Amino acid sequence: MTAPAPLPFLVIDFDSTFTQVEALDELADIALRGRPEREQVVAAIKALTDAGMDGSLSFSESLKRRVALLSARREHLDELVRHLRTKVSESIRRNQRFFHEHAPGRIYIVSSGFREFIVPVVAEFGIPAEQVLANTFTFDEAGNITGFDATNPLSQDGGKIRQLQQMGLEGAEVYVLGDGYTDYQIREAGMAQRFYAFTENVSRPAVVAHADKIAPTFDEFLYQNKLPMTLSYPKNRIKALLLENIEPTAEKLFREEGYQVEIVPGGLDEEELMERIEGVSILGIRSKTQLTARVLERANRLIAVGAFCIGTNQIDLLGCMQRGIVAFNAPFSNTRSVVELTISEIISLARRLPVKSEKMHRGEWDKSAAGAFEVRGKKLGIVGYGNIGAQLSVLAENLGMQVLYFDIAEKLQLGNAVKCRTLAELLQQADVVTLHVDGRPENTNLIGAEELAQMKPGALLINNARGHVVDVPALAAALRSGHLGGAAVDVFPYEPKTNAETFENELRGLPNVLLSPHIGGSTAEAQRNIAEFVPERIMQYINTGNTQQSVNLPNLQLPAQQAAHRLIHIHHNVPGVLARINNVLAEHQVNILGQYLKTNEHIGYVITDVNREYDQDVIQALRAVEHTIKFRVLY
Ligand SMILES: NC(=O)C1=CN([C@@H]2O[C@H](COP(=O)(O)OP(=O)(O)OC[C@H]3O[C@@H](n4cnc5c(N)ncnc54)[C@H](O)[C@@H]3O)[C@@H](O)[C@H]2O)C=CC1
Ligand SMILES: O=C(O)CCC(=O)C(=O)O
Repeated sequence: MTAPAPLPFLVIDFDSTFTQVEALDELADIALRGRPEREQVVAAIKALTDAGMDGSLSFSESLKRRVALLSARREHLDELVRHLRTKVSESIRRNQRFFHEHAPGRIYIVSSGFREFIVPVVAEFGIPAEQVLANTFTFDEAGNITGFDATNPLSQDGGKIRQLQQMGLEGAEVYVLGDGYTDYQIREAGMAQRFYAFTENVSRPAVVAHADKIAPTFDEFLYQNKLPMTLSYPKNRIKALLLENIEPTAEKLFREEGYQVEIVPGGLDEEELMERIEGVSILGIRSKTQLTARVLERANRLIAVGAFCIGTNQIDLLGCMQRGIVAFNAPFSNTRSVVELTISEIISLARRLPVKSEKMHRGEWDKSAAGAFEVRGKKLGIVGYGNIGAQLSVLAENLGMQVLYFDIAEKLQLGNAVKCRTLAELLQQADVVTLHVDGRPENTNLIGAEELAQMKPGALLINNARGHVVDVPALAAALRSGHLGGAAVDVFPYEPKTNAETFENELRGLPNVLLSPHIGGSTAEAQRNIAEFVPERIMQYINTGNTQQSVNLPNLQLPAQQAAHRLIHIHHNVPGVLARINNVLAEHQVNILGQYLKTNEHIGYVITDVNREYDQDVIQALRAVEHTIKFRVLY
């Protein structure tokens, strides 16, 4: 590893910075367990903490009043320490190695908290007790906390400034990292060159406003200062753009991971997306947004695309692959929802419910059996026997239907379903034809005038696949002429971008036609499943390089992480690239601990785990390997 830039003296606050919580709040919570006044007292202590932190109450007054409310004893401190060890800020815990290597003589905790709990917590990070400058409690003989040593400068207003003066760091480069006003005051008093507002746990506007720099995580602090860090890139710099009303769980998961998230409720057209895509690392879309080659040209930071749905025809998958951008979808998360909708449509159309309902709304009572039939014993023709088609097959047989199917790929025949050798064979026999093919361009107008003419008179057609699969004017003509008995259509060649846009289509107003606004997968269950599934895949890819279930990169499942650096290399699949990568590593005496390669006809995806010690030159050399598409160091 190249020598890190010299580390300035680093002064770190403890409460809400080194740990996620305010220790005195937590101590009160522990000490008052089982007491009726617990909630009230803890709330009062929290309010006093905040007032002291944002500068609206003098610090000494805040501390005095808080300690007076505590009712804590010496033995509560042990429990507090155990608790605080679980509450160390995520990004600080992640960089524990940095602390161990750099703490001695360099990293100080300067806190208005108390040494009794700070020293044992930070010791695990290699920060020696003498580098912890904090208050101390006073106790009575029975072990009750009675107050604090009021002569300690840190118990007084402006205490951190005085403490810094006593440390004798004048003339040295000092950076302060904290979340409170008192941390900023060190910088204001000229005792430090920079104040970093640490906002991972709490962001106080009055403090952030004064900061020289914002550090949403400790990784960001290290990154900005070119210091060695556990991650290769701070997560807070990863921006996700989520379009088309993706269920909020996705936003929550990405935020919890530390990413920035931007939400757009509707879809974006090509021009709009071209304007928004710059700087975006993760793009989340559903079926409407087209991720085209033109958009990809502007996608300067894109790492991953999530199709929060099944279909991926809206994504230029090849273009993504050639740029080393991974794409994931949710292949099973809404399967059941589409199947249930389809079952409901088969029965509704068979009973001419759209016509009956429409008449009732107009006040017409038309009680008759004309044109209505049971689905039991009828032939259901499923075109596309994939996940949806196959599951529908099972449910339809349970309703007593005879299932026929046609698929261009060889498929496992479920139950008593009968395979048709051609589409025509299926169309000629089925009472109900339902489409569940994918949206590949070759499926455009799969069902046109000719195919409709092959269907039985009075037969029903359902399209819950993709709009372009059916020639809509031809379908409208077949319905108008009475050749078809009805249709249910959920997907259209052009779909409104938002709910505010009017829906225009030739099928509007035709009898026994059920129209739905692309809601096959729009159930609470499906959307929730998708919003968990896709972010998990994306985050796993970003964190480990795992491409399992990606729809465009070679699928590589990785063994458990080992103590190593992981290098991710995506390259054009031409002979000799792997050899060149390994030559670079050998030339720099880098030891390979594990290497995993998967290729497809276009690209190669190789993950190399190497031992920890390597030079930055290696990285430059690997980036320069001919035919490299993307290279990143994972950790
Ligand atoms: N309406 C909605 O809200 C939803 C629509 N969908 C659509 O449903 C499609 C199917 O979904 P899954 O079953 O999960 O996909 P899948 O990939 O498991 O199945 C698609 C099947 O269609 C077959 N196929 C493709 N072209 C064909 C052709 N011309 N003739 C016969 N078979 C053909 C494939 O071989 C495959 O077996 C998705 O690609 C998506 O476009 C999916 C979910 C929700
Ligand atoms: O819910 C959506 O936006 C799209 C559903 C769909 O068509 C799919 O999953 O492929």
